[in-house]
Amino acid sequence: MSSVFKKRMHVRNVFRTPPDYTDLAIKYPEFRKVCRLELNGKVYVDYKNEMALRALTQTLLLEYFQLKIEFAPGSLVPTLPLRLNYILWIEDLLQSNKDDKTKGIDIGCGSSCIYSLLAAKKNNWSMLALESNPINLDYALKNIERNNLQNSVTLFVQKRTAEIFRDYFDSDCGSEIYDFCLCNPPFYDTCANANKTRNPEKRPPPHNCPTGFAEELFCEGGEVKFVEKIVIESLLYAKRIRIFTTMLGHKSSLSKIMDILKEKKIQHFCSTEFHQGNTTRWGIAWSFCVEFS
Ligand SMILES: C[S@@+](CC[C@H](N)C(=O)[O-])C[C@H]1O[C@@H](n2cnc3c(N)ncnc32)[C@H](O)[C@@H]1O
Repeated sequence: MSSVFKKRMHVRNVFRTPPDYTDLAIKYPEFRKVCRLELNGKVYVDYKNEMALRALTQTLLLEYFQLKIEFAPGSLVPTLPLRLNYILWIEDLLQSNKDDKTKGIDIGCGSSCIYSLLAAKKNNWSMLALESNPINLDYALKNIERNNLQNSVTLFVQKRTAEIFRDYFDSDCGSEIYDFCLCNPPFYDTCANANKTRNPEKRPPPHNCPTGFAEELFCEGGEVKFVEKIVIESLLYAKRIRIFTTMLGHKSSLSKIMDILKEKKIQHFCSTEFHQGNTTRWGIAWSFCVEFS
């Protein structure tokens, strides 16, 4: 079995027990089409093949969460164990016994709308999904409807990409308090070389083929600038969202974001690592009302 499903995932991540590809290939004809049967009788999935990666994610979403998801052609194919690690970390941060439904905001939900749909289906959370790309919006809406989750996931068309919450809160007449926000920002700086591997000699190459279109992968200033916008707007909406979180694709971004938080005199923050095979991502959370243990 590939190391994509290796240990060190979140303790409650179901993928710590690797899925049986043979069983899945027997059960799902679409997945079977992208599998290869090795001479030793094992079923093999080529993670470097985008079609295979797409079919694998769709199959795992269906098998484990009964979610039917279509991705816009050429768009980011989310890896499920990593997305799940992030949701599980948010569960840990929330740790509340409040009676009313947990409410979250998904910044840049993508064509799959994966975080919002997972959160709604797995945890019965109510999600507001923000997205700016018209193709992703179209697919995200269909994915919400396809899974009959219109009562739990609301899609908001983000018209001004330079902004994060402002568009929504300006148009919102209510005073709803959200428990958290999450984000998988575009990692790369439009001006930098995206394919440049950091520490190429030390780091093993990623298992998966790179997927995603420009708007999903790049923005001006990369993830640090994107998350800086979230931090700045969090000062404005400190009372509307209890815990602000984001994922980071580069280790070097973590200290930069911590410096920004300190500069803005935000005292309560914490961070974590998400692991999936050779891929590591980082999570950072901050709050104006919650102290992290
Ligand atoms: C890296 S993709 C993440 C997609 C999905 N959440 C996932 O994890 O697979 C980032 C997404 O953010 C969207 N985006 C970029 N700027 C945005 C903004 N200001 N507000 C809302 N969405 C934005 C992009 O169109 C893209 O779909």
